[in-house]
Amino acid sequence: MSAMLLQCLSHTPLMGRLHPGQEIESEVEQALQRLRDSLARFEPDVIFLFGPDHFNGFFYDLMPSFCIGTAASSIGDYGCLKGPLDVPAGLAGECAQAVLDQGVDCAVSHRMRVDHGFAQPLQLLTGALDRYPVVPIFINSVAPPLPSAHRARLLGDAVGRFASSLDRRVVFMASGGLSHNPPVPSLATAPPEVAERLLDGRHVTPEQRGEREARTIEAARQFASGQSGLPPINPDWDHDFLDVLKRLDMAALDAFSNTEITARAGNSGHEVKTWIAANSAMSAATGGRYEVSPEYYRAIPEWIAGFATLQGATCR
Ligand SMILES: O=C(O)CCc1cccc(O)c1O
Ligand SMILES: [Fe+2]
Repeated sequence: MSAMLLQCLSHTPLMGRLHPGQEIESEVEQALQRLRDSLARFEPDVIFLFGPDHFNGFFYDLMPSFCIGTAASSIGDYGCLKGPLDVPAGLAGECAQAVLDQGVDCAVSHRMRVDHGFAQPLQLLTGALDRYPVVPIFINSVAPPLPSAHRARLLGDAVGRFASSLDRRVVFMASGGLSHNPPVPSLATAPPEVAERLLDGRHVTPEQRGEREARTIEAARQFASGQSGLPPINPDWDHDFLDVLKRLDMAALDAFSNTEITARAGNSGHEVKTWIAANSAMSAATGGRYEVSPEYYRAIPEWIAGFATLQGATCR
């Protein structure tokens, strides 16, 4: 019998660098500990991890909406762990074929580069990049034109159907969101040297990477002190979104338009499509027989994050 577990969490490279205060940090730590505990108890055979990228692994010279990695390596940005993930190549390839067979045209990478979007959840929840076999599934969440929430749901649905055929202990994990607006450059407005890095930033120097990270940290400092042009975190929208997931309302997920997500959840709010895909995978894999508990939410400006965790398990 297959067994399924759903775990979703925000990521933020500002964790550990800017400090929202002891109370909030220990709240977050407890929320993460609950995820860690249930993951360890579950003893997964494989994790299907839906994550975004931030112009570290995917660039405008060839930007897919979705991509499954049959091999993947973390670049180690923002001090995250660097090195290979334990990707089961055969299984990842079969997953890609199954997704294509179900009508979702997803790309494949045999050498996927991932950033903190994939590395941080693995590090936070398992202490390593290679503790468990992981199938990394990229969803373009920052580089317009973006895939729709509807397509992210169909991607998740296809992955869930594939996973349910495996007779294994499967985790659907999502890394991203909720509403947030860190400073991410846009190709339309970037000066030439920044545009070049969006087109192909695979060979930036450590100094260039350091400058970029320092800029994000400075932006977060200003955002937290209220002196920033960045749009605020939107707890109302975040709570509505979590509510839809709690109700298992897949049709409501389809109705989120990209215009609405940008306007209400911010430019990086599109990372919620990782949550949409993972929840949809859980729904498909369990035939809708699962329960969702949104376990933690707080708007944390120091981390530029509507920071949330959610778990789902099959009904007994
Ligand atoms: O380096 C970047 O491009 C953005 C870093 C970043 C900051 C806050 C929240 C996030 O989700 C995130 O990814
Ligand atoms: Fe992000």
